[in-house]
Amino acid sequence: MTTLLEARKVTKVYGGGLFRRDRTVALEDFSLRIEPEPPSITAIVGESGSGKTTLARLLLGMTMPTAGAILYQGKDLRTLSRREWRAFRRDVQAIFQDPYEVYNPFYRIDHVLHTPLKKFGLVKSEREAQQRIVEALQAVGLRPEETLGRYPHQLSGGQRQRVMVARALLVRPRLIIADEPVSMVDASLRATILDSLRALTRDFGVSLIYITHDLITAYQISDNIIVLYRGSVAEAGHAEPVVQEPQHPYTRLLIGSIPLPDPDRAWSEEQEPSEIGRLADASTGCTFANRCPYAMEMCLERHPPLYQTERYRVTACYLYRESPLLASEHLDEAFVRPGVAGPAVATSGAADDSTAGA
Ligand SMILES: Nc1ncnc2c1ncn2[C@@H]1O[C@H](COP(=O)(O)OP(=O)(O)OP(=O)(O)O)[C@@H](O)[C@H]1O
Repeated sequence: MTTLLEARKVTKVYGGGLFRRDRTVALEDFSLRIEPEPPSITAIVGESGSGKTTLARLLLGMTMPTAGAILYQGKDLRTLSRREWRAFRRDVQAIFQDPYEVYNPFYRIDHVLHTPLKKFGLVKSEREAQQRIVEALQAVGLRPEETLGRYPHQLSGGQRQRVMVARALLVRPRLIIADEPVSMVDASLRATILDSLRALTRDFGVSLIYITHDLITAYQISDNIIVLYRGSVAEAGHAEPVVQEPQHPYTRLLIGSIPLPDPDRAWSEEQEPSEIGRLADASTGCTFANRCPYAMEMCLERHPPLYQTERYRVTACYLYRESPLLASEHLDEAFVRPGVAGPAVATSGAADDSTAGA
């Protein structure tokens, strides 16, 4: 079974040459494989500037990596033929944070929805197109009669966002990459949209990469979570333990910033970095050291590798250096595969190398 989409040891650097000081490493040595079966939901979580949008753009072929490669069905995006590129465009759909940019203000909403159906030859008649569009709009909680015939500026930001989700549903892709797809809608609609995305995985076998700064929705919707910090994986694995018992000091901080009425939480606010952490300059050692209350000497020397702390999770932190290493390109070996392994085994304790990749 060929991997549907893969990021293989991808690094993206913006600005300057490799040796310039003004360059930004937006993503470093990142690997991820999305298999065609079983359909899965993977959340990429991180604060502003952690590299989430850069990753989405790379996976969609909108920008090319500085090092490493993005592969669609085993082939580097840079070498796809026209026909393969077309298949890629259909199989991998995007939903963006600010959908206004992707609308042409002179066309009615209908145009946005008809175009992919026509482009990919998905319907045989106008009547079938209309029916598919109505179903897709209803699936995201929009009333077709109040949406069709309107121009983009006549809809709210949240409505435009939902039209984008409906558009992605219409094409029936194999993977949707959704960058903050619910950032502009209120809580009740958020649940509707997340439900429709989840239904897509369940009913149509579409996988989802859900990119967000919001750990709670990531937890609600995903099988596995990747926590990014300044372009590197801080922690990853089965969503439940990552959120319920975070290991990396940065994940703990993210969880702590969620306003939950729990007086027992030890990390309700950002703690001061350790004495050693204060000395860190983030360009050589661990990128989180200058904010980390547990930073040690070794954290200033080299960015930590991934330690497989449990069967279904990895943490890039020297606090867990007793655990076995997992090479970054095998990150997904620490992922729960829906329908293959359940939560009961996911929190079972120390890593067992013999089962990795099962
Ligand atoms: N085109 C660009 N040119 C230069 N630097 C860039 C460019 N795009 C992103 N960056 C930088 O790369 C880093 C990662 O940015 P990115 O937009 O991927 O983060 P993000 O996690 O999506 O943030 P947000 O949640 O605010 O959208 C940031 O430091 C950003 O300033």
